[in-house]
This record gives sequence, C-alpha cells and structure tokens, in this order.
Amino acid sequence: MSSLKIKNARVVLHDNDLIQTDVVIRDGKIAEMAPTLMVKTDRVIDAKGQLLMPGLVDVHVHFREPGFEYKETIKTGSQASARGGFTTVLAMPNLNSVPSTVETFKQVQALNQQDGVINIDQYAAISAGLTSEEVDDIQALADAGAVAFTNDGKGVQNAKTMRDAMRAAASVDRPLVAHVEDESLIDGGVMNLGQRSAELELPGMDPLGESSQLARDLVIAKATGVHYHVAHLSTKESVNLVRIAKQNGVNVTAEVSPHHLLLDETDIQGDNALYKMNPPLRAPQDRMAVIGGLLDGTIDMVATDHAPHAVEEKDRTFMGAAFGITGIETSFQLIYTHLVRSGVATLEELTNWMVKNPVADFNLAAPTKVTVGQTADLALFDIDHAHTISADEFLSKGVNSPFIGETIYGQTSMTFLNGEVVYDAANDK
Ligand SMILES: NC(=O)N[C@@H](CC(=O)O)C(=O)O
Ligand SMILES: [Zn+2]
Ligand SMILES: [Zn+2]
Repeated sequence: MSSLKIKNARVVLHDNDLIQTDVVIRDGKIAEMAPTLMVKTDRVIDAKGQLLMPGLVDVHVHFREPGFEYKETIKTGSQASARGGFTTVLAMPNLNSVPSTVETFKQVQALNQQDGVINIDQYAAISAGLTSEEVDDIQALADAGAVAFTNDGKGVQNAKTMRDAMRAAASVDRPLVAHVEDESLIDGGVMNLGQRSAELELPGMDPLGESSQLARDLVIAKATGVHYHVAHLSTKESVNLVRIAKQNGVNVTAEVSPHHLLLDETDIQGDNALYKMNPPLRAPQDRMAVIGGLLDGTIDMVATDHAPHAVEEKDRTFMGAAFGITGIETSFQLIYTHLVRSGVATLEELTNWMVKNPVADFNLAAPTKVTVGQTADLALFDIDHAHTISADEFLSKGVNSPFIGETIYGQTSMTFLNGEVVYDAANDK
C-alpha cells in the first residue's frame, strides 16, 4: 500500500486549541505525527494550516437506492458525503424494496459495498413497508449486519408494535431509532402549525404529534431497556422530555439536524418548498430549545437527514412538494460557521456531535481521533476562507437546499478513507 504525508495540518487539541502537525499515513493508518516529519512518502499534500479532523459520521441519510435512483444513488450520495467531509454514514431504509427481510437487506447492503465511496452502514426497517404492525425478524436482520432499526419516514403508530420492536432490538443490542410522528395530529399539515402557517394559510402539523409519541416511546423504552434514539428532534417539549428521561435513567440518545438548529418557521419567506421538510421548521422558541439541548448534552449529535429529491418534486408550492432537503454537503460548514466560528461552541464540541458521539452511541468502527494508530479516515477543512453555497456545486442529485446563497466557512478540501483520497476539491471545479 502507498504512503502519504499531509504537511502543515492543524488538529484539535481541546476546546478551540489547535496544534500544527505533519501526519504520515501508511497502510491506511496514521503511522506518525510530529510538527515536522522528514520521512519520504509516495505522495505529499501541503495542508497549509487547514483543519484536519477525523472523517465525519452521520447517522441519518437517505440515499434512495434501490427504488428512487432519480433522486439520488448510492454513488452520488456517497460522493456528496465525501464532499461534505463524511467518511461513515448510516443509510435509511425507506427504499423500494424496504429492507425488512434478510434478502432485501442483503441486496441494499451489497449495493452500498459496491457503489459507496465511503463507509455506508445500513438500517433495517422495524416492520414491512414501514407501516406493518408486525415486527420484522430483528435477530436475523441483526445477524445480516443491520446496525440499527427504524421506520424513518413514518412514525410507529401502534404502541404494541413499538414495544415488540424495542424488546427485539434490546435483545440483539442494537439501537431502535424513531421518527416520532403521531399521524392523528398531523391533519394533512405541510409545515409547523402556528403563526406562520396561519399567515401563509397553509395546513399545519401540530408539534404535539412529535412530543406526544416521544413521551409514549420513552416510557416503553424504559420498560424494555432498549437503546432508544430519537431522529431529527425538533420541538422544545421534545427536548424537555429527553432531558427528563436521561435524568430518570432511560437509555435514550437524540439527534438534531442543521436546519432545525439554524432555521425556524419565520425564515419561510413565502410559499417556497425549499423550506418544506418533516419535521417542519418550528417556532423560534423551539429552535432556541434544540440549541440549548445540544449545548447541555440532552441532544447527543448532529445528523443531516439528507433527503434529496428531484427538482420537479421541490420546484412547487408547499402543498404539492415532497418533504425533505439535501444536507450532507453543507452540514459541517453550517455548524462550524454558525456555532463554532460565532463563538457559541468549540471545535471539540463539534467533534463530539459529528464524530465521537455517533460512533460511541451506534457502536461503530470509525476512528474518532487524529492520532497515531487510528484508521486514516480524515477530512481537511478550509476554515479560513468564505464560500457562498450555490445550487450547481452539489455532487448530490438533490439541489433542494434552503441554504443556497448563504456564505459559510469550512469548505472541505480533501477527504480520505483508509488513507486514500475519496474527495479532492482541486478536481472538483
Ligand atoms: N425528512 C424528510 O422530510 N423526508 C425524509 C423522510 C424522513 O426523514 O422522515 C425523506 O425520506 O425524504
Ligand atoms: Zn424522519
Ligand atoms: Zn430521514
């Protein structure tokens, strides 16, 4: 295997303290680190003081294959992830076919292996079609390699189904991930129910749809002992519930998306479906609560919920458009710019939210530090230069982002998987 030297990189020591270092990679692992390494390698990259991080980890992406290749493929989704600085992602099962059986699970797993330019771990569904009340063969799916179980895209409407799924997930020691949404409270809503939906005269989704089902799940999670993980948590009440549950010893973790941290319903200027996603952008007090929850550890990680759709599915009014926004190519940059550069949080905290906690909570093999001996899954970020996000720069097929036109810092310049370059901005012009 080849050797590589990354010169003049800066790595996070703690808080926002950085040290400058050279890094030598051999056989896919970090072999040496020191301020100046004179050793000869096959290739030398001058990082010019850019930030070198462990490759980012996202536990919530939609790659759409098999079934919806016109929205995204495993190839384009994983290339987009590499461009975002991600080297490990967990792919959602709202596919066609839904991976609910060992056979359908192994099909998508094989595609991930074959076409992914980064590590892709696959979720299996909780139940057939994401809607059946009958729980899948969780043991067999875990044996086949399912990292965790979820019906993301749909809430589990039936408490018995959730209880049985939690028992089964607990018995195989895998997380049960919940898209919490009580459909009886959604009422055809296309955005958050509140002042803005009234102003825009659009049907609203009651935020109680999220928190009430979450409250149910937390009670069942405690009884079953499962590791219960809340997907895209978005309301103030949900943050309060998770905070209390943690205090009460429930084995719960939670994620929040960049868009729920950085946008709220008042950002929806008009009937523009680039702001349409599920859960919807909530009220300003909800946004403040998820930021507070992330900072105090109630929320464990940032996950994009990268949900690409075709242009014709988003270039519509709220009523007719698909739910979901593309996110994997802007996640680090938005969090870095708005939470770290602005002084709200540190690079160490960002690393916890985007690498360390997802790896620990989902028991993943990915490296969490830039240190000797670790697998060289790495990303190099240009944190000193501003960049304006444009629709034509995405490697994802999904260009449906409300952040287009925003100026951010921290563009990825290179991403490495096992020491091999999987993204290079210099080739991406
Ligand atoms: N978040 C979304 O708005 N959409 C997701 C589904 C989901 O994450 O629930 C999708 O698959 O498009
Ligand atoms: Zn969801
Ligand atoms: Zn999702």
